[in-house]
Amino acid sequence: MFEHSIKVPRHFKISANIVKKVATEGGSVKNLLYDSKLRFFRTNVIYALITETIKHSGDVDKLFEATGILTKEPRLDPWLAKVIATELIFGKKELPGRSKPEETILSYKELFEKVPLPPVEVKSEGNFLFIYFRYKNLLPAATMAESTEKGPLIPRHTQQAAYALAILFLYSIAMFTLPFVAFFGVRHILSEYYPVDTFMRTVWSVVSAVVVVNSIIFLYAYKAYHEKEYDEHVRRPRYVRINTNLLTTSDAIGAFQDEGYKFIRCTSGSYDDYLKQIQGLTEYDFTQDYHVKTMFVFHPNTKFHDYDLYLENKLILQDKATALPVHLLAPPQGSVILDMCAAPGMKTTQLAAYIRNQGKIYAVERNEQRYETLCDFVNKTESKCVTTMHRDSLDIKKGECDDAEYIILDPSCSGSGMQLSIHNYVEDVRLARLTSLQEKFLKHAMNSFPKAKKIVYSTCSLFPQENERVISNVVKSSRAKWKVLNVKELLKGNWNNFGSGMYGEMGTRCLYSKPDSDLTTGFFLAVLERDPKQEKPEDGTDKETSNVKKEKKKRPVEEDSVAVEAASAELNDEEVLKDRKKKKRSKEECNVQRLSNDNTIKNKKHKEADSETNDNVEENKFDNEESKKSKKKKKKDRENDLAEEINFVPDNNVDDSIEEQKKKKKRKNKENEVEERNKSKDVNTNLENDLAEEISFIPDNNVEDSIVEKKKKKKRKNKENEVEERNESIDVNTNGDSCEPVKKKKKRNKE
Ligand SMILES: C[S@@+](CC[C@H](N)C(=O)[O-])C[C@H]1O[C@@H](n2cnc3c(N)ncnc32)[C@H](O)[C@@H]1O
Repeated sequence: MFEHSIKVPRHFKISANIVKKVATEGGSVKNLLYDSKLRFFRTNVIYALITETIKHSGDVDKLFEATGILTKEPRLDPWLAKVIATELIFGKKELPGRSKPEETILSYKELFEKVPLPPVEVKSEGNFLFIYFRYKNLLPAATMAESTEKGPLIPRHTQQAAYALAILFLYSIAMFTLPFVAFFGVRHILSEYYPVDTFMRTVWSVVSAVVVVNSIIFLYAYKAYHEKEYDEHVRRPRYVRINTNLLTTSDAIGAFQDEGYKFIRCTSGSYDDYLKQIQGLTEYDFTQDYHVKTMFVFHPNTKFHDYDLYLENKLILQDKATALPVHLLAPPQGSVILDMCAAPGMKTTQLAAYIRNQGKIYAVERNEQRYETLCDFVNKTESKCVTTMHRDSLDIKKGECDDAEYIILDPSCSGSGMQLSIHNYVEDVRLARLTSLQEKFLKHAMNSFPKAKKIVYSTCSLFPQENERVISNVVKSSRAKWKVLNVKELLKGNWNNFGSGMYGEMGTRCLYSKPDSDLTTGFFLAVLERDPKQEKPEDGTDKETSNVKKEKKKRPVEEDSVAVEAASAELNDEEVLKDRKKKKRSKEECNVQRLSNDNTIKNKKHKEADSETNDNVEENKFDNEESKKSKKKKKKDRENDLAEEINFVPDNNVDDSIEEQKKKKKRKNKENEVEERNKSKDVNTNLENDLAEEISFIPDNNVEDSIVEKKKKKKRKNKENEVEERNESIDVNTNGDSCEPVKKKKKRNKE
């Protein structure tokens, strides 16, 4: 072979080598192909090319002889020439590249066409059995490979119809023969070997015939039931994303063309036109995705698992739908991004490629094993701007990822969109737990990152409960103001499936990607943007952010995480859960210990209070009653809050968890009260913060009413505390013992 500046397509070279081996050394094409240890990914295409070359070998020899090409072109490798000529004359009738051997063969095309050859055997498309076997891949690959420029030899729908008819035909033959065989067979056996009377003989014969009929019907129904899954599976194209940190898209296109693929442009029209076009892609074609320009689309049968570029992590096998969140998040280079549920890292690495490693990505994953996979994938793809964090995202505290501007939230979900069967079933309880956790995640994303301006929430579920409902519930009740962007507008009208209006207009602004119409896995996504109007009040201070800050100051994230744990328990990762449960238990034990200490202090107080004057006792009573009332009210508020958080959970188990959460909250309350009493300084500031915190929890609708009510409550509490504070401050000033019983202090004051 001589050297050429433009590379000969690899599939030609491999085919030529194998044809040469078969002709000179003998052996099976299949064995040679699989033994060759070459990492090509189009085995079926190469196999077809080889068998075609062998089949037409005699004709090609005649062409070469008649034109004298091999003597006129001494540098042309005869085996490669054979393969290329076969493709040009008997195959696709065109050549993909412009390498020297291809150019040479092309220059002989006219001469070849003048050479008389015996007529080519024509296969009838109408031949029923041919179509059947063709569809079932039972014909030799050479025959299978027949694909013209116009597309496959037999259109897909014709293949399917033929297959269905053939199956029906076979079943009907079985129905009309096998029951008779059963009937007469059984009758014969009984009359010959078992002496029973005529009636019983007839009964057994009929029964056996009926059993056979029913078995055939059952088999037919069973096959039809599984047919749908198979069908949906084969229709989805193969999507490949280019890791643009390691390979440019133009180099990728070049590499595909080198392999003999033909680039088809499908993106100039509407999205619907594109969808039609990609359904017609043959095994020889590829095209660019309509939306994600670093993604390419191939025929569903295309295999990449042995392909060099895939093994070098320059190509990532990723479904188109799962690439949409990054496409719609669209962070500019240099931005800071948080991926809250990162493993195995598809979106993380896509993000790194999207921003060309210019910026910072926090990739958080809770599960240890999956975290390792994430780290491995991040390293292999050279996603250098990624900082991996083995953490629970819900535990991320202030100061850790405060600079995050863009958030990808792709939490655990039922995965209903990934399953091919339409008979998806997820238990109500599991669904309720998932949605509860998904809401927690979204709330956390919206409220805990002061610089966050855009969030993309996504799931691979087709259940609205995990999708539109989560968005609508959380956005409506959010204390940070976010709006749901209209995905249809973002995609300039080029999309067809959206969320339902069942959960308000917000739902219709979200996107669904569906296997049957978008030719992807089932997927959902919503794009949220912080509403700048709600952000900057007239004085220029960032109201929302400051609310969040205040809230964070008062309420450590730890508290959140405890509440969340109840909801997130039962989800994956047993070990992590065990660990969390342990932590929870020790926290509770700690709380109990602190409470018991607190109680002894209280008991002490009561004992001392007994010895006080009547006035003081009365005052004390009043104080206690007031504080009891306010406690009751507080408790009720908290219960309401809690009920709101898990309001749709319809199950006994979940009721238990509500009880548990209530108890936990109660315990925490008591603890907080003790702490509050201990704080002698900054009481007013803290109260302000408390107020801000509580106000910020109130759902939008009743905000004003509840604020007034809460303010009143707080005023009452303020007065109550002021009395305490005054007494305490004297004490603190004198001996710093803030834990001294109030009554004792009051008494000393009077003195
Ligand atoms: C749907 S997968 C994410 C897929 C990923 N975004 C991708 O594109 O490759 C959800 C992941 O979130 C992780 N996860 C669940 N709860 C988490 C939590 N509280 N904090 C961090 N990661 C969590 C799960 O272990 C799982 O790996």
